[in-house]
Amino acid sequence: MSAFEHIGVVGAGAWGTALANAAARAGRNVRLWARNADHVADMVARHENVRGLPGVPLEPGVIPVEQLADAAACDAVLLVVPAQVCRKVAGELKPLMAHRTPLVSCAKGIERGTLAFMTDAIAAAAPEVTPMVLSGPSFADDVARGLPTAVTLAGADGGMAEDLAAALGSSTFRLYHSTDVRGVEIGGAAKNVLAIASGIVAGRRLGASAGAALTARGFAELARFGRAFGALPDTLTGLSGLGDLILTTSGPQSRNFAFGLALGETGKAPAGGKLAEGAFTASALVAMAAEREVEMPICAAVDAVLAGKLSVEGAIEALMARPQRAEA
Ligand SMILES: NC(=O)C1=CN([C@@H]2O[C@H](COP(=O)(O)OP(=O)(O)OC[C@H]3O[C@@H](n4cnc5c(N)ncnc54)[C@H](OP(=O)(O)O)[C@@H]3O)[C@@H](O)[C@H]2O)C=CC1
Ligand SMILES: O=C(CO)COP(=O)(O)O
Repeated sequence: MSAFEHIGVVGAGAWGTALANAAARAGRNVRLWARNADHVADMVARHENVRGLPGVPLEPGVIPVEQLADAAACDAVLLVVPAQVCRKVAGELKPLMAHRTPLVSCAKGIERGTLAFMTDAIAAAAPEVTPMVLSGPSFADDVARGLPTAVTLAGADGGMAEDLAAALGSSTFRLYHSTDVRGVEIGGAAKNVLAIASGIVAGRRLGASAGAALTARGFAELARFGRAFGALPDTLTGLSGLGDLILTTSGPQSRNFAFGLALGETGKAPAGGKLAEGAFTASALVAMAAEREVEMPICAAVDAVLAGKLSVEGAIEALMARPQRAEA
């Protein structure tokens, strides 16, 4: 029997629902928590999360719960809320979770203001839990439907990460394990900002060549940033780095790409709509890069456009006019 029989999923949006289904398919008992009682009642009644991920039935092993304590009492907890509220929700979980229980960050972003990575925000808010990170190329809809997907689960305790990866894995959801927590969380945060840039390129009809150049030079930025923060090379070229960058820069199924597409077409950042984490993370990423003197011109351009300091045209011109340099 696995040490991780019961899995709590905190956050019943698209990704939380997909991960709940994946864990249930792996044979786990899953408690899926949503903050709104009506939302929970609706999921129970329909066996579907119409609000979070419409069109995909909940697996029978997924039990929607109203009390945060019911999810927090599980053997491992997946934290699947937007990056900017992870610290707050981890603080709410703190008194409800047993010591050393894994609390797995499934969000992709960096906290604005504090410039904290997600596992650091979790560790600060709930020092007794074991922070981990799950990331990789995985659209919620694909995972929820049981299409083949591979991601990475990283924890400082490699044995615990390996055991939890085994408990969550199935014939359609494959988890690699790692101890490079920082590297895995950097890939997910940076690729969202770069996906916005790719969407802008598509929205401005700049062509497939420009799109490929952006992905390659974007990866150079992601890898430079990762190296400056101690990420391992294999992580940067792995699922959570290059893998997720390829996925999210390839088309509008990515919400970050779709956000950039609308920005490129209209010159204005779309208001409301689906969560595009890169729009929140861009300024934090660029500030952290500046602190360590890491050059990230594409990410800086996205940040400047979002802040209204640069037009899309101005950003493209500035990127193309950068001094000639050796490729690195
Ligand atoms: N969707 C995807 O394909 C993937 C997403 N991710 C990452 O997962 C994270 C979540 O994304 P996703 O699930 O898609 O986003 P959604 O917008 O679909 O869902 C977010 C969920 O978080 C809940 N929530 C928001 N604020 C709070 C809060 N203060 N307290 C408690 N719950 C809250 C929302 O509740 P309510 O509905 O009540 O507003 C909602 O259920 C993001 O960081 C994203 O980058 C990672 C991989 C794939
Ligand atoms: O992270 C994701 C896929 O790995 C989802 O990307 P979006 O948030 O851009 O849709």
